[in-house]
Amino acid sequence: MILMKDIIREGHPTLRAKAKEMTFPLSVEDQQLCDDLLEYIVNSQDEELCEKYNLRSGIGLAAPQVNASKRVFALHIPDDEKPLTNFIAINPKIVSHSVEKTYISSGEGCLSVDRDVPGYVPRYSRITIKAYDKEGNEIKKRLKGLPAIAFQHELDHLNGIMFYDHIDENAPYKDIPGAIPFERE
Ligand SMILES: CC(C)(C)[C@H](NC(=O)Nc1cc(F)cc(F)c1)C(=O)N(CC(=O)NO)CC1CCCC1
Ligand SMILES: [Zn+2]
Repeated sequence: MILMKDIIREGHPTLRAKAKEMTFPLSVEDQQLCDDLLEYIVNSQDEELCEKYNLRSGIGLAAPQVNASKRVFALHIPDDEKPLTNFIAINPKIVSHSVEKTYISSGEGCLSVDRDVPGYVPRYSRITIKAYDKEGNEIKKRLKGLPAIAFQHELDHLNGIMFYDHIDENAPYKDIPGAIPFERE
């Protein structure tokens, strides 16, 4: 199982690399990688396991964050108006998106960043995505809200982009024209 020690932190070059596409059929180790990413996220949302293994609770994890420069990430967002659970996205793409933007009003964080970086991170409010599952079947989904934000955050990791790359450091809370904030409870 993935533990915090396996999650690389900012400064590690793999977080700035462009990850490689996965090929089908997946090798046994690639299948294991997909399962491990999802297992971490699900484990990290379990109070006991979180405590027992000292995990930082998360909703998404991308392969580069465990030093595997491959185009796959996992999302598990159970308590959402439209839950997105046990989701493994292989070779993911955004095929279309709203003009409208959103941002998490309290800003973003990252399992690979051990510090607070204040500021709004602009994201598309709604996206249509394409990805493949472990069996190589094509998945198409329309996402909004936190699932849409998280998908964009994880896709950035596959392209070596960190959330704070999107923050205007001279005006971190600059208004994002037309954007509708995502209010965390
Ligand atoms: C880094 C951490 C703060 C743990 C973050 N969790 C998170 O944002 N949870 C959250 C946000 C909400 F808006 C409402 C809510 F109910 C729970 C997270 O898992 N990630 C995953 C990560 O680092 N992937 O690489 C960062 C998030 C930033 C935007 C979405 C994912
Ligand atoms: Zn992250």
